[in-house]
Amino acid sequence: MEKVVTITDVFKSYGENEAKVEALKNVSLDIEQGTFVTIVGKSGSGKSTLLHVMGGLEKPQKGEVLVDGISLYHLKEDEMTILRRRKIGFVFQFFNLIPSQNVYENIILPMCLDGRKEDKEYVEDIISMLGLQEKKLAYIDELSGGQQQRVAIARALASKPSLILLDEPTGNLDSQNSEEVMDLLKLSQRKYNQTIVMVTHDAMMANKADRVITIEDGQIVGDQHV
Ligand SMILES: Nc1ncnc2c1ncn2[C@@H]1O[C@H](COP(=O)(O)OP(=O)(O)OP(=O)(O)O)[C@@H](O)[C@H]1O
Repeated sequence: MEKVVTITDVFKSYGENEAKVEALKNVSLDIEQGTFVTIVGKSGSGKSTLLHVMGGLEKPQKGEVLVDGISLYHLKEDEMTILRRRKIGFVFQFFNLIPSQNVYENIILPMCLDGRKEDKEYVEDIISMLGLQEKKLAYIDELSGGQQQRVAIARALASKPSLILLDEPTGNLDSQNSEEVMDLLKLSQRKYNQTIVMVTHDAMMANKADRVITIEDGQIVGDQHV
């Protein structure tokens, strides 16, 4: 199967001298297309750092990160921006939605920034899959937390990225909403053969994935195919 992510011997630290923290210690990892991977581990173990490194957001001091065969940190800044927009969808805990735009406009924003026209049929399909039809023209502050989360997911899916990265996407949702979000992600994964990597501290969520990677103190200590 084709590999969407290949991480080889990645080392990432923050700070210097006494304040130095080694967040990732020579981590290597391959992720195959169409897999739903969760990353679990204690607070401070390096989960978010791994996700950020994978998404081209934090350059490691050592090692290589390939997304769809492209070496991320050898790209120029503008090439990286384009690659991120086209190949990677991000969903973070704070959804970064634009309050002055409606739901539909928020969903197609990354494509607009990229000067691309959205695939209307695909976007409509995602909107209906996420149960947002009634809210298409609503503004963000008229939505509940769960609905805002769905808009953030729709936005990440809309440009058909090869890779979707989610950092604690259900962190501020109740358990019913969290389960719904997980089910929707799985539906999308299957329907569009997307690769999903999600950081979570919730073991129940984690075990709904195809593969669970456990990080401890900057190293992968568990890699379980469910
Ligand atoms: N920008 C930064 N500057 C300095 N240290 C950082 C920075 N980002 C992360 N760290 C440190 O690197 C280590 C790994 O952090 P990371 O956020 O990857 O952990 P995590 O497993 O995602 O934690 P959590 O579950 O609490 O979000 C931690 O010790 C953290 O304090």
